[in-house]
Amino acid sequence: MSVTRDAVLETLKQVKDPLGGGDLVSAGMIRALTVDDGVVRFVMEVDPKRAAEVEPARAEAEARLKALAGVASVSAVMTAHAAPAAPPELKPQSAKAAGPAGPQKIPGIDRILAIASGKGGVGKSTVASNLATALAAEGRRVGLLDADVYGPSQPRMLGVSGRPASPDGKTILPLRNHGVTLMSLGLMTGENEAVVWRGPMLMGALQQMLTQVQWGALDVLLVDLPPGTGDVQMTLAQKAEVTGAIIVSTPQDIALLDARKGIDMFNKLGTPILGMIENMSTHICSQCGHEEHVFGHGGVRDEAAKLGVPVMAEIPLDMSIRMAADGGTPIVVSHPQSPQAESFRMIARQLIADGNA
Ligand SMILES: Nc1ncnc2c1ncn2[C@@H]1O[C@H](COP(=O)(O)OP(=O)(O)OP(=O)(O)O)[C@@H](O)[C@H]1O
Repeated sequence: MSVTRDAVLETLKQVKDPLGGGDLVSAGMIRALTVDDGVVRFVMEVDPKRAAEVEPARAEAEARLKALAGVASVSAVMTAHAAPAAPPELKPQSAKAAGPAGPQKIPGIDRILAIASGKGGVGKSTVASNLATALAAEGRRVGLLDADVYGPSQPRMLGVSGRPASPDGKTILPLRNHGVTLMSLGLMTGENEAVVWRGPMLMGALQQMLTQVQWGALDVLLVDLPPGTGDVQMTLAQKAEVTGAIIVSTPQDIALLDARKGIDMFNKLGTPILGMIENMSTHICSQCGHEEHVFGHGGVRDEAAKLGVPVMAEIPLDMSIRMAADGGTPIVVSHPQSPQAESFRMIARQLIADGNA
């Protein structure tokens, strides 16, 4: 059994931050953590002037991780990084303070794709991280904005941690891994901090994420939306010019029913629906290869036909997809040649061919 990402983080939390009172994880020193089949990699970002003080902690972290069951190798590298200023706090803002009305083109960002689902847990975030890395593999400049306020999961799925820096106190530097520039509401609030977001606060926070994050020039920004039809979806469509929405659903009736509500909402907001992705389509047993339709089959295809939107892909329910996501390296990166990765790469190529990414 290979080690889990959570076990690695727990171990790193036992190592004291030599520059402050807390531990390496809460100090935000651990960056780009990936855990893949027992291979643990991360970098520690340290002010070069203080590197010597931090080295014993780096060595201790490496030694503790090597002693963990299921760890094959550990690579812990220190990188020079000038002491970051604290990023600006996300403060509640009134709708007025949140900027001008009407959808705006965000400078530097050519296209925005919303990844949505009617219901939680259908694999929307898994699809978003794999799609982002697949687009990056095709040479696109890709950003991923994790706006899932109820359960921001992209930092874990893309193997990034720590609080983003803000050298000037105004703009926020996003994080980057696997060729994807990432910003997440989760990175601004701390992993275990429960945040109750209310409408106006969300509008301000989302606006900040879109306009104050230094995304650089992007061909496409994917926005991983919270499930359902709420304030974030409305705000995004009202504030930014969204190229289109992709709806992720499982073949189950209930998930489909919820997806329908999502489609209705995007129609009302005037956001084009580019297509639906059926996730957890069939289950292929990792032992015997037997194929089973755990959540039914063909539901998404029938529904999409009724609604006149294309089905972009049917992604199987597959253990390797979950393990890759949990380890911080999406399957598109960890096993690029696998049929599972190919399903995501096919969607990426289609989006590019249609001029949508
Ligand atoms: N095709 C798949 N095969 C196997 N596991 C999957 C697949 N898609 C998603 N999962 C797993 O299902 C769980 C839920 O997925 P994910 O977090 O992407 O869902 P979500 O729709 O974004 O949920 P929420 O909106 O509640 O955050 C995760 O553990 C993920 O690894």
